[in-house]
Amino acid sequence: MAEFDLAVIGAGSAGLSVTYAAARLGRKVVLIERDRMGGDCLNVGCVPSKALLSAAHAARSARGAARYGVRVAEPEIDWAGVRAHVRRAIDTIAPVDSAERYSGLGATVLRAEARFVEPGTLMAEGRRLTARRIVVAAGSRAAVPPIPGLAALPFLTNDTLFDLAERPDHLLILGGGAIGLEMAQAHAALGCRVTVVEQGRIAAQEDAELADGLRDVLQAEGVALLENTRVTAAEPGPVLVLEDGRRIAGSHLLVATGRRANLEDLGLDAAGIRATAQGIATDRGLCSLTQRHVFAAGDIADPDGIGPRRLTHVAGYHAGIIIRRALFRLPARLDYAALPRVTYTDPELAQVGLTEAEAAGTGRPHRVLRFPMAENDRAIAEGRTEGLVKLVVTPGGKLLGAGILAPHAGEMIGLWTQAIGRGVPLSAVAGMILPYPTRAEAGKRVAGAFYSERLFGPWSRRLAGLLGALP
Ligand SMILES: Cc1cc2nc3c(=O)[nH]c(=O)nc-3n(C[C@H](O)[C@H](O)[C@H](O)COP(=O)(O)OP(=O)(O)OC[C@H]3O[C@@H](n4cnc5c(N)ncnc54)[C@H](O)[C@@H]3O)c2cc1C
Ligand SMILES: NC(=O)c1ccc[n+]([C@@H]2O[C@H](COP(=O)([O-])OP(=O)(O)OC[C@H]3O[C@@H](n4cnc5c(N)ncnc54)[C@H](O)[C@@H]3O)[C@@H](O)[C@H]2O)c1
Repeated sequence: MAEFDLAVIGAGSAGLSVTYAAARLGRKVVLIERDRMGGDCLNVGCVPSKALLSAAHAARSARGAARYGVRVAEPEIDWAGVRAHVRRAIDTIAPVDSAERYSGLGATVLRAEARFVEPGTLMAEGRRLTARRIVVAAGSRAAVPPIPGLAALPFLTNDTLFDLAERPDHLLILGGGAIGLEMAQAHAALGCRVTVVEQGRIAAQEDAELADGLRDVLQAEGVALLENTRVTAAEPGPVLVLEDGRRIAGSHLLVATGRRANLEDLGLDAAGIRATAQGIATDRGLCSLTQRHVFAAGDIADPDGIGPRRLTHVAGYHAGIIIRRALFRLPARLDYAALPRVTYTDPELAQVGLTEAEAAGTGRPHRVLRFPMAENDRAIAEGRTEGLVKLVVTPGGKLLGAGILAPHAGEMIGLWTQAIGRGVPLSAVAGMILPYPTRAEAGKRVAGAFYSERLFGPWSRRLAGLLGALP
């Protein structure tokens, strides 16, 4: 008989969530972590990056105060103080992810590397562990592109960026995705020169019109963005050599060109667990395609026909699916139709459902509705009118996607996530009473725009005229 009901490899967002539920349900669960409890999100991902951004936004607010008639001197950046704020944020959250907390819940927590030695059996801390079900939540790390000379350089990744003792003079960032853009704005606001080199366009997964707005903001803040630019070599300095022969020299180089699943040290072959280049191959219930007692969760999961979505809230969603399947034996399948994502620059870029380009790619008829933040009273009152709310709907008014570029867009996207996920009709959004003045009203107004042509059209005018003529 197996020693454990469940073994979980990796104490990041995915592994912790599965372990929490299993332990609370009284299952015998072992959690194995080889490095830091909390994984990437807490230690080298979401938390330090958002903490650094908050320091940056404080500096940006001070610089922008003059527009409100409030004059302050150019802010002085105390890099040690900024680092202390980042550290404090990690340390404050750390107890929630700690080994002590999970042991307290009844889980066995081992601080060791785990590897499969056969299906259903792991080796960790020199111990053989058997479990009826095993969840692989071993996460991902920065992918390093095969640029000649790069491997020999002392470049930064998200693993090392937040430990820098000194502020970089000129940060070169390879990759203009979520990490590249957030870290570009953060470092520029904290007084670094920043150059981003992106092989395609920035925020490539996001709506092009929203990305255009973000580009304008970043450039206005002094970030140099080189898009559609190929790097042919990297040299000590660091220097990036571009396809057209230009050489871009900086003081530090951050590689933010996507992620690679941590597959190598798991002994997957010994257990007959199939993996792709992207991660562990699973069905849409996150069950390994080749070993039905093994599940994959979080960044390392590569669900059939969908591919990885490497976000913390996805890791939590995966955990819920696995708990339902593995512990309650209920059917559960991934559905990403209402999966939101946010780039935490200021303004934030938030998206859920289809972008305009994705809707066009389906070949099905659709309409695009826009409401510029420049017409939103709260945005005007706050002097922050950049951005827009953009909806993609069917001709009949079914919501397919929503994108927002605005300060706090991440807080505004919840409404649209609910609307798409629960099939809330556009008319219900248009009919909501929202507090005035809020940015959320822009959403109600854009939904209302779909109906206003009909509401104020000739038929309604005739009807109003007829009713008005009644005694
Ligand atoms: C800079 C940055 C910013 C980000 N910001 C956001 C954000 O704002 N919002 C968002 O939703 N997402 C964000 N993400 C993505 C998010 O961090 C990840 O999607 C999330 O951390 C994935 O969780 P996970 O549990 O799958 O993996 P991880 O957090 O990577 O955890 C995996 C754990 O497994 C351990 N492990 C690996 N192999 C073994 C082994 N053989 N034995 C034992 N342990 C092992 C690792 O040490 C690690 O602790 C960000 C990522 C980065 C890099
Ligand atoms: N706010 C958030 O939710 C958030 C923030 C940061 C990271 N993350 C997650 O972390 C993961 C990694 O982020 P990321 O920014 O590294 O990846 P990404 O996939 O978002 O962007 C990588 C970018 O690098 C570019 N690139 C790749 N190779 C290149 C090369 N050789 N030269 C120039 N450009 C190149 C790509 O074209 C792409 O635009 C993502 O999955 C993301 O979801 C999320």
